[in-house]
Amino acid sequence: MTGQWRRVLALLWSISPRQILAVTAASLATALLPAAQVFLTALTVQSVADALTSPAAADRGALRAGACLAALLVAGHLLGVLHANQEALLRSRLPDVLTLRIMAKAGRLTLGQFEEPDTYDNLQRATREAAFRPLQVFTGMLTVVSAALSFLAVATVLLRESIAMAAAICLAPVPAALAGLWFSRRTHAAHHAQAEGRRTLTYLEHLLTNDRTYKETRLFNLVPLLLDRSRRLTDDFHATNRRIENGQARWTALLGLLSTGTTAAAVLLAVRSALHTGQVGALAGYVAGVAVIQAAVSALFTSGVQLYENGLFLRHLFGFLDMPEPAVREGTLALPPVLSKGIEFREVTFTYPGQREPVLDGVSFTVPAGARAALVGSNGAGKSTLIKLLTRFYEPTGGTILIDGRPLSDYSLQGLREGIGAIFQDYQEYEAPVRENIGFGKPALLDDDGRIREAAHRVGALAFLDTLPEGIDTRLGRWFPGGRQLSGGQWQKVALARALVGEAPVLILDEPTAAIDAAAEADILDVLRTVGTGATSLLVAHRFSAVRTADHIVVLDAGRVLEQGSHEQLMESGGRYASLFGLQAAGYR
Ligand SMILES: Nc1ncnc2c1ncn2[C@@H]1O[C@H](COP(=O)(O)OP(=O)(O)OP(=O)(O)O)[C@@H](O)[C@H]1O
Repeated sequence: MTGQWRRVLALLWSISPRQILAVTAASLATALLPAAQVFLTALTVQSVADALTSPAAADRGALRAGACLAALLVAGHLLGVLHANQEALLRSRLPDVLTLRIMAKAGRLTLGQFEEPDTYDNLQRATREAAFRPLQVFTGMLTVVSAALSFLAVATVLLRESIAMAAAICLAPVPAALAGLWFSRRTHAAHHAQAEGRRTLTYLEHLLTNDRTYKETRLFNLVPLLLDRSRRLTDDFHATNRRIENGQARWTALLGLLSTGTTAAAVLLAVRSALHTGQVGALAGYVAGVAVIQAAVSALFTSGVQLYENGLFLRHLFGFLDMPEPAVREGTLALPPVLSKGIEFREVTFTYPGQREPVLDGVSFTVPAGARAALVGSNGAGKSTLIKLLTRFYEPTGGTILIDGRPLSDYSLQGLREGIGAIFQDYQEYEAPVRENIGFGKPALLDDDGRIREAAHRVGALAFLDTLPEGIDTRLGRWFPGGRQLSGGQWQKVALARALVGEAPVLILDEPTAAIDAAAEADILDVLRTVGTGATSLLVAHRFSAVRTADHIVVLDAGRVLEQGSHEQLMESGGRYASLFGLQAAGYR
């Protein structure tokens, strides 16, 4: 636990040492004010009482004490403003800094980690906690230290009166504080148990609040169903939280009576003593002091409990930031501008983490340099998985993938990925200008209008992009004001331009023309045929119109290579390819 508190301090210190010092100094100085106030209250009241009986002697003293008390109030006010201001600055900055760290961490995780449900739980909890927990821990620490300081300072002023009573006042809140600790653990355990439900709720919320899910959810009348599921989840959360909160309130009320009863008794004793001695100043100081001590002790315990609870929750944030980042074995090579030998899959076997059955089993084939290979096979045959291995999002469990005769691990990850242009099945539609939608394929070209327009031209997108009000600087999508929405096929052309803009030596085209009209598809296939830069390409497609012109076709079935060769060779051999081709061709007749 203390390790987490240290990390919070280090984190805040890294954001702004000045603000941390200012908040700490203001807190500690404020903590010393009550002792001075108690002392001056006693002095002022006694001086006034003395002045009433013998005015000449005590008038000046009473005024001086009153002036000091007033100065103390002004100091308290100014320290309060300074404290609030510096804390507000920290509060506004901290969530952003943490969000950036969470984003940076997420950027270093592997695809495998992202495909684990636990990662989403951790990510969601971390994001939720980042906004406020660390600052609460810091202010909690300050409150504990300040309350202890206040308590000690006031106690030294008051202890003279009655040690036994001071001890009783201090110990009375302990039972309520212990109950608080117990309920903190229950709250934390309940939140932990709700993690999956909360994730489901986030997903349901996403389904109802997203333009991409609008059509299906409304057409299939899913709104009442999704709302009902969400309501049942939130009712469950609420019932659990209510049980805990009400239990805590009952115990706090009961055990809190101990401490308020003790304070009341202390005040009554002090009144009785003043009646005997006539020391009204001491009585005033005592009453003020008892109130301060009780507030300090209860702040000490309440903040201690909150500190403990926040510490439990902080584990989620630091747990996510500490997630292991599996080291990828990488070399130093970069892909050359044009391959000389090509790509070879040699006896590649792969099983997804946590699964038992391999999805690829001894896959071997070669794409010679500059050739266009096509992967075909039924849904789930393993085509996209092969691409995830080529891009090193996963590592094969057996066999090797070679580019230009060298295993992928001889290349640096960056060097390899910079050498691959790709359009994936689930390509992104960036809510950003056309320039970025295409330029993201090679960020170094973001300002190169010529290359961006050339890529758009090659995929037949330039004509419609030129009709946009600000040309390639027009924002696409509907999330931001002024954004232009494209049709599905237009978005796919833009994604294809993104794959081509870097003129990478390796080109991956996973269903690149699925949403594109027949005339445009023919044009694009022509472009892909004459990519011209000598790229070695791997095409995944279900439409044989796209496949038949490939130099080499690999037919996958349940993770194995069933047959391979050119279109003509495969048609001649009369195997699976020929029969599938026949089926599709029949559909057009
Ligand atoms: N992240 C994953 N974890 C576990 N299994 C997976 C994962 N991704 C895919 N699979 C499984 O691996 C197999 C191959 O999937 P893959 O996506 O490679 O097929 P595909 O040939 O590209 O299919 P499609 O033509 O439908 O795109 C399928 O059985 C699929 O269920």
